[in-house]
Amino acid sequence: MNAANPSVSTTSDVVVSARNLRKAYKNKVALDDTAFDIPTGRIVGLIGPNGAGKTTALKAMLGLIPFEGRMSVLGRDPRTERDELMQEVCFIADVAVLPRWIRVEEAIEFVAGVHPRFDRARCQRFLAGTQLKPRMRVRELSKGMIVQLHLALVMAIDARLLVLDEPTLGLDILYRKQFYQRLLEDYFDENKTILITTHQVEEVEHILTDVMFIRDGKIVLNSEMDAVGERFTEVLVNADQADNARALKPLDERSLPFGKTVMLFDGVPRGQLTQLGETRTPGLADLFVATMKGTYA
Ligand SMILES: Nc1ncnc2c1ncn2[C@@H]1O[C@H](COP(=O)(O)OP(=O)(O)OP(=O)(O)O)[C@@H](O)[C@H]1O
Repeated sequence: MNAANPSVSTTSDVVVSARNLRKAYKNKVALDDTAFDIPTGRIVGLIGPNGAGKTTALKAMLGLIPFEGRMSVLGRDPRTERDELMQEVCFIADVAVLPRWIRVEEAIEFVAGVHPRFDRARCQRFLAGTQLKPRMRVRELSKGMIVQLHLALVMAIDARLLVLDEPTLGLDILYRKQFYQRLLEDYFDENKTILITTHQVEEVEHILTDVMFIRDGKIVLNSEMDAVGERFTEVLVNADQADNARALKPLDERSLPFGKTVMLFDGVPRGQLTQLGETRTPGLADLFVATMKGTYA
């Protein structure tokens, strides 16, 4: 416990702890009295619709914007201890900025020179799976290749907290899959924590250990992925069971051909649902759509 921040968690097994977090822009409340903890050694997906407050939450953690409330990142307050924090945190913004004139090899030299935890060999391993060559200049690269370079540079930094804001925007599906696989196999270990925001939920769900849904500046679901599977069930309901199923108050339902309906239940024991039809654990995308219903109403 930290005397100045009585209720945020500053123990070493919690990487990020936020309480009463609030950020208001001129006409918009982007974070609305929200709270969450992110433990060490997790891969957390921060998922939300456009404008939900994801980037704002990340910027607050990284000390890039002023905000109200309490926040501890690796035991530090990002507003007053940003420089120290940046020694241990690595951040990939959704807009990768690299000077157009720089060569790939020069970019590597530059990061090696400024970052003590940069591992050149690891960076080169990441680049080996791309078409990037050491002598190429950024202005000769396609958009996706620039992102590949940026990711290789950042993933070669041994940081305790890696923050990825839409890391695979503009990348083709082959590279996206490879990137997430590498992130899991080559980067992640139990001492590191990765926080990812993305709209491509299906691509990350298999690597996440935890998920947070954010809506209108509030965390509306914060759960381990295993617990999601225990709490939520999707049922392919037969037509003759539809009324019985509705009586159990599904979170959402959608029709399929031949009179079948898929219903999503929260907290109803699976044993009770099997008599209504085939049951399965919902994908994160379906759970997200059900939870966010009415967002654009
Ligand atoms: N600099 C700013 N000035 C004014 N309003 C802002 C500013 N930055 C963000 N906002 C507003 O705050 C809200 C949250 O924005 P934020 O960028 O955090 O959303 P997001 O969840 O990252 O969205 P997206 O998925 O579209 O990237 C939005 O309504 C946005 O218009």
